[in-house]
Amino acid sequence: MSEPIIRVEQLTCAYGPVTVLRDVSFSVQAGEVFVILGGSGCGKSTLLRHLIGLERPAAGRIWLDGAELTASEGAARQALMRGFGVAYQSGALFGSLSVLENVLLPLNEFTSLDPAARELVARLKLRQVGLENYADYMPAALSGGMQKRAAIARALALDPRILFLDEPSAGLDPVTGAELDALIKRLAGTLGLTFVVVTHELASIFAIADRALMLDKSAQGMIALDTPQQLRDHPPSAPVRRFFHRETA
Ligand SMILES: Nc1ncnc2c1ncn2[C@@H]1O[C@H](COP(=O)(O)OP(=O)(O)OP(=O)(O)O)[C@@H](O)[C@H]1O
Repeated sequence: MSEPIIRVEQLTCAYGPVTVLRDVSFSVQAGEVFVILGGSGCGKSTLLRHLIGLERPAAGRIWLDGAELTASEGAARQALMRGFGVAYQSGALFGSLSVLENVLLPLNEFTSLDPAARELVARLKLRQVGLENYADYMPAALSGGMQKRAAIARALALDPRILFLDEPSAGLDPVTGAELDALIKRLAGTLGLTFVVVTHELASIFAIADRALMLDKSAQGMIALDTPQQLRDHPPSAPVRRFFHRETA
């Protein structure tokens, strides 16, 4: 198997004296759609924030695309962080900028392309998410699903190899959520992008995930890592079975 695009070794995440996750280790292969799931408060966002370098681990190491994030500082760390895209739960588009201007932001800030080339790239990204006809709209004029797609277009602006999505289908109706899942699958398939997606929507997990990592609050760490089908049909423990069969404890 080729060198993984993400490697996490014995990661421990804590806020001050409170440890949230202990001894988390896993790898993600390039082109995979990798889902992080688990109940409320188990540490999904915490793990995501560590993977994208917003938090420093209490212990353990993280490599992204061969470079060690946990050992990087300053300009090298910034460059590493620019190599991936992030779309947060809220979408976080700037409401006072048009959809096109939102996608242009990272291009304006981090590239030396001339303005015409930047606009070309931004319009291409909008096309990749099916929003080519909405470039001049203000975010508030878009539906929730379109706002999520615009946020993905912005996250794609600098041609990342990895895209991190935090609860992409939160707040969407099932049909719109399924459209977003289809977009994620299509981008992974056509662009060879690697996705790390935090979600607890079962339908979405089965629609998109090559593999799923399950975290658990009482275990303070990971309790399963496999394909969703395997986790459903052969759950390694009661919490995994409960999650995949929607049973109550
Ligand atoms: N900045 C912080 N400072 C202190 N504790 C925090 C901080 N962020 C999260 N926590 C705590 O860490 C634990 C894990 O939170 P986290 O948000 O990572 O869980 P989650 O699985 O993403 O939850 P949810 O599904 O509800 O969003 C929780 O007990 C939470 O209270």
